[in-house]
Amino acid sequence: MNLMDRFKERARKAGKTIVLPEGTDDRTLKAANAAVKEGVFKPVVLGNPDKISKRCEELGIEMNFEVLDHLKADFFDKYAEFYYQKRKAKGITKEEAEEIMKDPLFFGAMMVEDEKADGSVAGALNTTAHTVRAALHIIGTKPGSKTVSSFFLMITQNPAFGVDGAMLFADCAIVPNPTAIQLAEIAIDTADNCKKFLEVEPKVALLSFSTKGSANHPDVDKVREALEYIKTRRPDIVVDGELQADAAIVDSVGKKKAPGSPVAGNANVLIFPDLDAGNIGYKLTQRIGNAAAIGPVLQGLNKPCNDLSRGCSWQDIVDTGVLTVIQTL
Ligand SMILES: CC(C)(COP(=O)(O)OP(=O)(O)OC[C@H]1O[C@@H](n2cnc3c(N)ncnc32)[C@H](O)[C@@H]1OP(=O)(O)O)[C@@H](O)C(=O)NCCC(=O)NCCS
Ligand SMILES: CC(=O)OP(=O)(O)O
Repeated sequence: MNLMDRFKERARKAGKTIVLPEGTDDRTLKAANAAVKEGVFKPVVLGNPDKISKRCEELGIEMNFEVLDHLKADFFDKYAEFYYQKRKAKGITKEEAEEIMKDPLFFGAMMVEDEKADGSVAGALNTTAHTVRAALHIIGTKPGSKTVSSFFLMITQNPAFGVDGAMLFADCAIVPNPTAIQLAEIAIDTADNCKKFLEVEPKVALLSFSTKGSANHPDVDKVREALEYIKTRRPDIVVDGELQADAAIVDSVGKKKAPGSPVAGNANVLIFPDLDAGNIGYKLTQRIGNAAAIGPVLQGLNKPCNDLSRGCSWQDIVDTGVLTVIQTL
């Protein structure tokens, strides 16, 4: 059984509800239909039931999932009031709170906050910034965490990498220019998610254009500082840096450039130094390397609200929904 099938098996047993706010998107409707057929989660799609029913007919799929017209929901006013109370100190008025709650992404995040859904998945139509803002404003960070970031589960074609080809890449979607402490927090959360998702000991590489002093630059200093912070805060994590990508994942190069490193050559978690590197790196691995890229799965939030790339397929939406279920376990 491959990794995704194993996740699906776990998700089936969990019986969780996932809200899919983008009911005007065909891929979302196909994903909801498939999630029900596969029994991996119970989707609640936000939108107008008549329009969605008509669109499902046109697409040749059964509307076998729940549709919620959030604009007519009994709890709409309660959610608008919650948002107003939470954001009034930031200058939001009651009228603005009502307008914002009409946005299905904000309403979906509210359903997760209110435990009407176990998690949400959106971003097929909306940008990451918009999707993440809804989660930041409504769900917020988990206790003890200051940084919301994300990871991609990358399932590569080469079983020599990571765990049978599967690795975690972070952060590829959220924090544009992390400080050393933010970089460390991204690495710690991703290491914990490696344990949760891949069920192996994480080996975390802090990536750079330098390996162990081969170059000197303030950007390299930031990575070294992050390493020291992780070692102090979480001495249990197997981590090393700064490492170039080849030294991190190719055994022979790792041995040459970073002899004695506990990570070099066999990293299963790659931490990129900034969002330029992370976003470009995952998309090249996905498109040139033919890897499956599932996510971005958000981490550091108090409850699971996940994003998608606008370039996603309906299968990616199902897979991200499945990962969202795993997050709740
Ligand atoms: C994530 C992002 C939208 C946050 O932007 P922002 O302008 O800070 O958003 P807001 O001002 O609405 O932030 C809401 C709150 O969350 C906080 N916040 C912002 N980013 C945060 C993060 N990564 N972790 C924790 N809190 C964060 C803000 O400080 C703010 O706090 P406040 O309400 O107490 O003032 C922004 O960093 C971004 O656009 N990132 C890049 C996304 C992207 O385009 N990725 C590439 C494609 S995937
Ligand atoms: C994660 C990501 O890059 O999202 P998008 O492709 O929608 O910008």
